Amino acid sequence: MPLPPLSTIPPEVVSLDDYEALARERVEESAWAYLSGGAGDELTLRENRVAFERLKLSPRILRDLSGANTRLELFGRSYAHPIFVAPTAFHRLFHPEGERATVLGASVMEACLTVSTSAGVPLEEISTSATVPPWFQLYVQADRGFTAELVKRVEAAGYAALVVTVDAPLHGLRNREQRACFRLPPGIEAVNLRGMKSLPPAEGVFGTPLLETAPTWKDLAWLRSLTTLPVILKGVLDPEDARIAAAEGFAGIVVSNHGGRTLDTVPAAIEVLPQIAEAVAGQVPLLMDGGIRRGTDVLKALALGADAVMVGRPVLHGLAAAGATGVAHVLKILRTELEIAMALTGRPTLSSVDRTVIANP
Ligand SMILES: Cc1cc2nc3c(=O)[nH]c(=O)nc-3n(C[C@H](O)[C@H](O)[C@H](O)COP(=O)(O)O)c2cc1C
Ligand SMILES: CC(C)CC(=O)C(=O)O
Repeated sequence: MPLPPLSTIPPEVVSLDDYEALARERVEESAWAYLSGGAGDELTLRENRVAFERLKLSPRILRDLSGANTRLELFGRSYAHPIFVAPTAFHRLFHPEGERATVLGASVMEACLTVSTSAGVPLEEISTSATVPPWFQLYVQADRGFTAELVKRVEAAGYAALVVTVDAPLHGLRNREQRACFRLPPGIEAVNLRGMKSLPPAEGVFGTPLLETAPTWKDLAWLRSLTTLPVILKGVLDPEDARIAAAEGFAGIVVSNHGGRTLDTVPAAIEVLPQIAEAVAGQVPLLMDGGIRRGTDVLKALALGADAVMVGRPVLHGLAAAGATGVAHVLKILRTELEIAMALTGRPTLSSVDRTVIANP
């Protein structure tokens, strides 16, 4: 699929917030509630932004910026920059090509895409189109046999890592989504889960098969034994959990509150990141997501202990607004903003970014 020219995007669209406004005009009301909404009163959703806004940067002058670059090594691979695409479900809600367009846009910007368990396109098709080997986000399913087969498919399709999401054994109560009566439209489904034995429908929460089959640390150890891929835990917010994850031998951690979509009133990921960095003390790489909308946010996350960041909703805004071109443009804006922020804080490389980038750390 050829990438349409950037000229299809109005010239006044210059920031990720501009993309959000453009996407809003193009996405049906209830799908917009699914994309944008958070759990409960959306306090955590809001906090993910507010916490970044509170942090201030300290500019540095007259430093040597020659040879500046954003390269990093992660899990034995080299990446051009630390802006990764977070796993998000059902891209075909936002563009007819769905994940086929997303992977193309990410590839143009040399960005690593994490493909959701609930993607609407076969996982093999997505990885075939990627120039950077993608990561696969896994929800451990009640049908463990199916889960094991899925991991084998992911390995065979050339994925570079497994990101196991552990903060959502059940859906958060997303009132905005409920009020909008969001339902998946016909024709959009989690195609990679076809053939799986699903749980019988149940009333309530406690005492239902959903909780009886929810994964535990033991299941995660089993999962690690199935694969040679690096296994990364996504959805860690508590320093003690981070310490356990590092001690158990997980390859990495994504500090995340699922974009404020699971448990409301938990802290912003950027707020707990320093404590988690302290708890794991460099034993494993850390990623973070939630609320990244500017290159300055990326820099703040790197300063507070992240090796890389993930971006969720803005990529879907780009996709809804302009397909693959929109995805590429969103990532380009963010990457350019990061480079400017690094230059103006006197940091030519990611390894030169430390806590002193933050004013009054
Ligand atoms: C529409 C939508 C769907 C999502 N689907 C998934 C998913 O399938 N698996 C997952 O681990 N996280 C999922 N997430 C959470 C993201 O991976 C990520 O944690 C979050 O979007 C980051 O916050 P941000 O949107 O502010 O960047 C989803 C988020 C959104 C907005
Ligand atoms: C299919 C859902 C479980 C995807 C998800 O994690 C989300 O919507 O936040």
